[in-house]
Amino acid sequence: MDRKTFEELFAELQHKATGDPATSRTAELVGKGVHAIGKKVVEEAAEVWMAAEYEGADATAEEISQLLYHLQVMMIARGISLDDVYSHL
Ligand SMILES: N=c1c2ncn([C@@H]3O[C@H](COP(=O)(O)OP(=O)(O)OP(=O)(O)O)[C@@H](O)[C@H]3O)c2ncn1[C@@H]1O[C@H](COP(=O)(O)O)[C@@H](O)[C@H]1O
Repeated sequence: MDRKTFEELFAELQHKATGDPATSRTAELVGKGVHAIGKKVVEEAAEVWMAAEYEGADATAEEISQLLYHLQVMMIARGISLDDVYSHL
């Protein structure tokens, strides 16, 4: 399995965002913009909720990973850094 931390994924996505939308989901989403990314954030958040209520821990963890991915894509689209977010934690 291709494991990575939250910080490692963010660094990878920053690089991918300026890549080819035909081969990078991240570049495709950033190109579509905040409105399209926002819809994915809401969709993935709902999937986390449903998985937590009706599915197992593994399925829920997978949905959470997809939510975290889309939140990072939103951060990159809006030029928000990890430190910008961490400063509020
Ligand atoms: N971690 C992720 C990741 N999590 C979720 N997703 C995307 O989110 C989708 C999951 O959402 P859905 O279940 O709604 O899938 P879907 O219905 O096909 O999505 P839609 O096309 O309908 O929006 C997946 O199919 C991926 O496209 C991710 N896409 C990429 N990454 C990682 O991001 C990095 C860069 O990826 P690329 O930009 O594609 O190179 C790599 O390390 C990837 O592993």
